[in-house]
Amino acid sequence: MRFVKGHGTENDFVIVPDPGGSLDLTPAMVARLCDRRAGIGADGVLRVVRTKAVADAHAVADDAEWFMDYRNADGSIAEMCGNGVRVFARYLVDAGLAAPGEWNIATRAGLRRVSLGATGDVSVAMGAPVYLGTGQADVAGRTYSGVRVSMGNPHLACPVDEPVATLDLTRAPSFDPAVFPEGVNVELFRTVGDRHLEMRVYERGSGETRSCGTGTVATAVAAAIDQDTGTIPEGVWTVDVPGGRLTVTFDGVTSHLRGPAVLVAEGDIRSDWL
Ligand SMILES: N[C@@H](CCC[C@H](N)C(=O)O)C(=O)O
Repeated sequence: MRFVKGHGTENDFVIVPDPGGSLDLTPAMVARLCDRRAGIGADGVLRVVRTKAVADAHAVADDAEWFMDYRNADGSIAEMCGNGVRVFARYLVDAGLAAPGEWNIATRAGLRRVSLGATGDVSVAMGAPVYLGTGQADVAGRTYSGVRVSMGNPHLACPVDEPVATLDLTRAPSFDPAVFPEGVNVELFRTVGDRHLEMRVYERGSGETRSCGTGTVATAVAAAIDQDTGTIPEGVWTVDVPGGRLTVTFDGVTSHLRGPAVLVAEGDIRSDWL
């Protein structure tokens, strides 16, 4: 089985091309691939499959040729991955499966429109964030309050006063399962300048990662939103994460995420190992 390894601001992925949809990618296989000592190592897996080969995605086959089957490192399925979809797009162009330009990728959260050249940054229209009110989570013995946002997947973005590098994110957050029945990705962020944030994240299904695209947009939402009206003013936000820098733009209709997407290696996965 072929694979490509890539990352977006150090949120890293094993990319598995499966155009015909013949691969039965089990949770155990995903966890083995993502194992950083015994496997290739990654925050998640991106299976690259034609929409026509995916029963659930047939309906959108005219609008998107490719479906991003995203899995977290523990083998669980997530609806969306903002860095993943950017790396997925870079892979398609690099492999000659799509031309540079603007086109849709199908995800479990719906279509996402990417924009990219032959090299360089990748932008994606992430959809209108859904503001769900406030919420809380406990992380390493501290309670953090923040804003609940759906980016297709669930987030809780919490402002803090101290530099995020000083925070303890070694343990999984705990939260009220009645508020977050599907689990939640927890972002802790601090304002460091005018529309400029720094953020760390503990991802559902992957642990602390060095970046999270959906979490980056959710964080900018939490910083920008008027909580009384649910309005997100138009504007451009810079979000620094441990793995680099991402830009979020709100245009009054949707949100856009822009940043690097890099392919670093490719090879064969031994079938006798997997
Ligand atoms: N790193 C991703 C998000 C991946 C999914 C997330 N862990 C979840 O379970 O919702 C991103 O860049 O958005």
